[in-house]
Amino acid sequence: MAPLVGIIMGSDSDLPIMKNAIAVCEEFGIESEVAIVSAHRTPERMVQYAQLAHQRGIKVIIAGAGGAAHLPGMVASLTPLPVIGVPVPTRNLQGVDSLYSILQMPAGIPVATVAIGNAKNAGLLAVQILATHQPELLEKVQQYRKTLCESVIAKQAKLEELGYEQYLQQMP
Ligand SMILES: Nc1c(C(=O)O)ncn1[C@@H]1O[C@H](COP(=O)(O)O)[C@@H](O)[C@H]1O
Repeated sequence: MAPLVGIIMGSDSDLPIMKNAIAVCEEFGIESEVAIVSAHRTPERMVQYAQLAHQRGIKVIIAGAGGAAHLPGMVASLTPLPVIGVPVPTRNLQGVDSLYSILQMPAGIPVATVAIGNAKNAGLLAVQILATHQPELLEKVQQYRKTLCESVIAKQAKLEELGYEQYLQQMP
């Protein structure tokens, strides 16, 4: 099946973070493609990727980059598809540089930016966008939310049972 989500990143060094977006797509049974595309290092490849993605059937692009993270914004400027930006954490500035680079887009060219390093939420947002037109997927999103809720309730029951000191000890 043709991929619906394009997951791109500025460097292979972003993969340890971006793998969480890939995992969410897999979990929800959504076909995704993964590519290293850099506005800085492979500018022509980036233009080509962004301009052709919608013609190849991609519906949402997730773009992760660190530091001077121009990739998500530049891709957004070249595609009619929704772009979700993932600010990748950095050594010197802890990813605040990535966050600001991705977040502060001028009016007209939005990038839906998730929290620093939170590629999981980028994956979930992509799934939810696709789910607006896929009732079965929408049902899976509802089920996922239910599981989240149940896990919090189970934690509460255990906290009450053990007390907070013992609870802390058994935490990973
Ligand atoms: N921010 C960008 C872009 C871009 O925005 O086009 N291309 C690469 N990078 C970022 O540079 C960081 C270091 O990359 P290397 O580890 O390859 O030196 C990565 O986080 C990448 O996303």
